[in-house]
Amino acid sequence: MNDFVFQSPTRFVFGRGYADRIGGEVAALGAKRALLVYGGGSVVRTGLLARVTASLDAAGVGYVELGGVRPNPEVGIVRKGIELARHEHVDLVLAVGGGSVIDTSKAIAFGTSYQGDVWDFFMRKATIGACLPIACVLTIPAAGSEASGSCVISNDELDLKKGVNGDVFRPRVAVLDPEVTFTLPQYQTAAGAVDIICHICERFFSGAGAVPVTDNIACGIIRAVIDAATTVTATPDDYDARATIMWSGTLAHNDLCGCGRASAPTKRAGGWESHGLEHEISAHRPEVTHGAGLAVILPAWMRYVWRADRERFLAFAKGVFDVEPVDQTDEATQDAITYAIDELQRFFVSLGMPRTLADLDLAPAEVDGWLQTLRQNKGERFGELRPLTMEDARAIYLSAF
Ligand SMILES: NC(=O)c1ccc[n+]([C@@H]2O[C@H](COP(=O)([O-])OP(=O)(O)OC[C@H]3O[C@@H](n4cnc5c(N)ncnc54)[C@H](O)[C@@H]3O)[C@@H](O)[C@H]2O)c1
Repeated sequence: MNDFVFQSPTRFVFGRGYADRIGGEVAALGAKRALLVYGGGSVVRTGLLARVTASLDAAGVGYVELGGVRPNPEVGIVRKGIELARHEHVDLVLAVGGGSVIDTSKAIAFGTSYQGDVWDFFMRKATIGACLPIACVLTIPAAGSEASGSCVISNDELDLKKGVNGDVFRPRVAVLDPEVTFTLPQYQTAAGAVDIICHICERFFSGAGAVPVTDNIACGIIRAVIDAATTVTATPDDYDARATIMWSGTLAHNDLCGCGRASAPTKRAGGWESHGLEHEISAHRPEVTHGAGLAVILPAWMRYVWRADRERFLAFAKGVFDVEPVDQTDEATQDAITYAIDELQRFFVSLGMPRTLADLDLAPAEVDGWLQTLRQNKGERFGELRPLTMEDARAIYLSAF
C-alpha cells in the first residue's frame, strides 16, 4: 500500500426529505447571506428551488440568486458570480444542482477574494488562497463534485476546459436527499451510474498493484451501483436504490477508492485514461453526455490494455463479477477477463447507454480532431497502467465504432 493523505472534510447530511434542512445547515456554518447558484431550470420545475429558499428563509439566512449555469460551465458565469458575491457581500456559496453547478460555485468561492481574474488559477498563474465556504444540495449523482477537491471550468473564448485541484474548496456541507433524484430521467440516471463506476475504475486500474482494503471497497461499490441502477431502471422511485446510487457517487470520487494506490501522497490515484479519451469527444460534440461517452470508451480502453496488467483485471473480474479463470492457462485468463469486460458493457447497454461511438452519431472521420486536442491536453503519452501514445488513442477510438 502506497503512502497517502486522505481528506474528506465535508459534512454529509443524507436522507429522505433532507433537502429542507439546508437552511439550518447553512446557518450552523455561521452564514448570514448566501449566493444561491443553480442551473437551467430542473430545480425550478421540480420545486426544489422553492424548498431551498423556504428553508433559508426559515433559518434567517438571506440570499441572492444566480441561475442559468449550463452543463460544462463557462468562466463568464463564474466572473458574474464573483461580481455578485462581492457586491452583495455574501459569506457562503450555495450550489443547488449537479457537478456543473457545484464546480461553478467552487470557482466563485475561491475567485471572490482574489483581486485578479479567476481564470489565472486555471492557467496556473495564481495559487488558490482564501475561499468562501461552499454548501450544496445535490440533484444528480454522477460527477462527485459534492465531496471532491476538483473544479473544472471551460473558457469559450480560448476554447479550453481546465481543472484545478485543492482541498480548500471541498464543500463544507453536502445535503444528499435521494428523493430529489426520483425525477431524474433514465438517460441521466444511467449516464451518472457509468460516471460513478468509471471514477472508481480510473483509480482501481492504477499501476499500484493490489491494495486489498481499497480494492474491496471499490469492487463493493461497483457491485452496489450495478444492482441499484438495474432496480431504478424498472422502478425510478425505489428509495433504497436511489440512495445507494447517490452515496456511491460521493464515495466514488472523494478519493476513498484511491487510498494507497497513488504514486505519491500529493497525487490522485490512477491514469484517468478513459476520462482523458472521453473528454475530447464531449468537448468537440457537447451534445454527448459525458457518462454516455464513457459507457463506450471504458470497455474499449479495457479491451486494449488488459494484457499490460492481467492481475489487476483478474482482480476486477473476481471482485465485481465473481469470475475466475478455470485454470492457469493464458486462454482461461483471457476468457475470464474478456467475460468481465463484456459483462460491464452489457450492463451499461442494459441501462440504455450506447454500445459504440456510432450509436452516439459520431463518425471515424472525427477522430483526427479529437487526437489533435488530446495531444495538446496530454502531450505525446498519458496514462498509468499502460501509458498511451496518440497512436494507441487512435486505435482505441477506432475500435469503439
Ligand atoms: N465542471 C464541468 O465541466 C462539469 C462537471 C460535471 C458535469 N459536467 C458535464 O455536464 C453534463 C451535465 O452534468 P451535471 O452533473 O452538471 O448535470 P445537470 O445538472 O446538467 O443535469 C443533467 C440533466 O438532468 C436534469 N436533472 C438534473 N437533476 C435532476 C433532477 N433531480 N430531476 C430532474 N431532472 C434533473 C437537468 O435538468 C439536465 O437536463 C455532463 O454530461 C458532463 O459532461 C461538466
